[in-house]
Amino acid sequence: MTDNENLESFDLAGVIVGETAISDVDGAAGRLSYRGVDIVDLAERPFAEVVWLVLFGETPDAARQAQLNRFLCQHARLTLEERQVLKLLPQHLHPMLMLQGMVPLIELPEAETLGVGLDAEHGLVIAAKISALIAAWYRREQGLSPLGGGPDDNFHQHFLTLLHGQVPDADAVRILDATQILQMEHSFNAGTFAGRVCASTLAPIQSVISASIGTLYGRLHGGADQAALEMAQSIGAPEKAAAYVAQCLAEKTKIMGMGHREYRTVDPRAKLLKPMAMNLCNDPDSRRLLDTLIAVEQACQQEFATRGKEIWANVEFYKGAVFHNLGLPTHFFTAMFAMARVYGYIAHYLEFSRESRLIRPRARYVPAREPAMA
Ligand SMILES: CC(=O)SCCNC(=O)CCNC(=O)[C@H](O)C(C)(C)COP(=O)(O)OP(=O)(O)OC[C@H]1O[C@@H](n2cnc3c(N)ncnc32)[C@H](O)[C@@H]1OP(=O)(O)O
Ligand SMILES: O=C([O-])CC(=O)C(=O)O
Repeated sequence: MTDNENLESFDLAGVIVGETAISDVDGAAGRLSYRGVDIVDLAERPFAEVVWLVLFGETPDAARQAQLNRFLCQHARLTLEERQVLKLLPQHLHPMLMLQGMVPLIELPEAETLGVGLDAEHGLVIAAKISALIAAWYRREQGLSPLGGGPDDNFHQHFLTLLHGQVPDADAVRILDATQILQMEHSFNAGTFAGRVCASTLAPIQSVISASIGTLYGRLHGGADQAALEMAQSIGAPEKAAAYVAQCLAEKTKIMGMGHREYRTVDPRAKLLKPMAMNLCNDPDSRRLLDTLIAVEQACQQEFATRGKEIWANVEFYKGAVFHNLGLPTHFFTAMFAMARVYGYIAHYLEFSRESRLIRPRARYVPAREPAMA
């Protein structure tokens, strides 16, 4: 227990609240590593390898990777009961609200088969089910039934098949692998920290993941991906970007996808996602979106420079342009983020549960000046 009675921070900025061996965010240098390996290297590795590394701190051999891919594909289907519950949900519920509500309802196995411990296995089942829930929700919006099968040797190939109803080309799978690897883990971000608070009460993993997903949804955190691309769509053209930025700053409105609590230079993930987006955005519509984003970034940096400050794009800024090219609608971007970040949540759950203590800060009581009710 901290014995400094006067310690105060309303937003915990810069306050160390725990230790982790899962990832390191070096905000000054603009570097991010998972288990000591730089994400620049990890972005090119097979997805299952990075999942295993993040979860268990070891590089898996080819047999383990194949086993994990099969496991995830096999669990990426919904039971009859899960489909029935899904059908009862309001038609226009945002995919993130659907996920937050559905995760605690997922049926989890009583025995393990992977030999990694029951909590880890439950986490992986939830991760697989999230992919099936996203695909089913996407198809429901189009009046289509969820699909049950597909190739089972590559998880993202399987997911894109469930989503679009046809086996994707190898490039699409590779792009999805890299994007999901880049957003898999990020130390004590708000969503992960919310999960740690939840886990500190000894709540089970499905409650923890649900709490994290609810926290990820907000526009200052994971929801900025949808908001950033919708911003570019509503600006409409690169020539209009400077006026938009000037107006936001005059009205003290945040520009989505810009700025970060930890990075004092460009977010290393944005640095990788921008050239990926540039390679992909070839048709006139996506090119205009991307050019608008680039113009917003430049205008933002120029405006901040006139105030003697710096601002940089974060992971959310160019990611949408990549997802847009994979045929994903904007309102599914944050759910895709959750589908990747869930491995980070599981890893933190496993790490934190080993030595958990109840997280419970303190508030200063400030009585209201007027009585709340007569
Ligand atoms: C996966 C992720 O969660 S990445 C982050 C995703 N979120 C976004 O992209 C939303 C837009 N960005 C933001 O709101 C912020 O940059 C945050 C919340 C991410 C980080 O914020 P903080 O560390 O709290 O910085 P804070 O909000 O105090 O900003 C510092 C200064 O920069 C300004 N600033 C920071 N980001 C932005 C922005 N995106 N647009 C305009 N001004 C900004 C603030 O207005 C503030 O100015 P001031 O000193 O004159 O008051
Ligand atoms: O760490 C943060 O505050 C936000 C972030 O970039 C992430 O969760 O990926």
